[in-house]
Amino acid sequence: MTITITAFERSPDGGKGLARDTRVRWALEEVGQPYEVRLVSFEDMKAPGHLALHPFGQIPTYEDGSLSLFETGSIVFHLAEKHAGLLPGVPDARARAITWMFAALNTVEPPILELVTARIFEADKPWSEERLPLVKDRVRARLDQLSSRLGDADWLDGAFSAGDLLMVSVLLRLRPSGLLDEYRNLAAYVARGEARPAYIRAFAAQFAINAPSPS
Ligand SMILES: N[C@@H](CCC(=O)N[C@@H](CSCc1ccc([N+](=O)[O-])cc1)C(=O)NCC(=O)O)C(=O)O
Repeated sequence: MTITITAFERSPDGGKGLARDTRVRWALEEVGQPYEVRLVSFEDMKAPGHLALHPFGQIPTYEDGSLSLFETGSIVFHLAEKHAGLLPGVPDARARAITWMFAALNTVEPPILELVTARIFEADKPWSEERLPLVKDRVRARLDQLSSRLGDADWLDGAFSAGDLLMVSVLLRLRPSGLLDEYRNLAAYVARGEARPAYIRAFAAQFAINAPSPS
């Protein structure tokens, strides 16, 4: 059966790969699974057909035969369970890699999303100037801890895993803020993720759809 994912008809980021379909594309490329993409508009996402796949009217979704999933982390985990390449075979190492998947989405990403919200959606609020430094410091607190744990290792726990795929993807959301570059080892970690052939293919595929058309 053909795997089909959904993605923005036109991503607001203009092809920077920050929308979450890029994470699923990356995982599919890492495990060598071909896939098709159904592009959806904002209107499509709120229509009954899509809501049947995604109760919150978002992208990405994942369909493979009779199975349909939503939640990027869940889709990546499903692919990692089903195919080699994203989780170690040794049970303890596999469990630790899954821990890093949750850490990326549950511990590191929330303050980063708060910063994205503060910078993009709250910049015009009268209290924004007072709030932004507090939000940035909450992100720095997490990055300090992650940076200390990673040290100069290539990946978070031995070989590259789905935990790294999600952690690199989460840290990429930081790039527009400049905060990532305050941590030499985290910036290098993200660059290692971006240098992976699977990521390069995933990024190119979404860029082909979302790149700004030449004026
Ligand atoms: N928890 C869900 C969250 C999914 C989600 O946030 N989807 C977003 C797109 S990825 C988030 C995103 C959007 C835009 C950019 N950007 O830079 O332009 C980056 C990331 C969406 O569908 N938004 C439309 C809506 O909610 O109506 C998951 O991880 O799959």
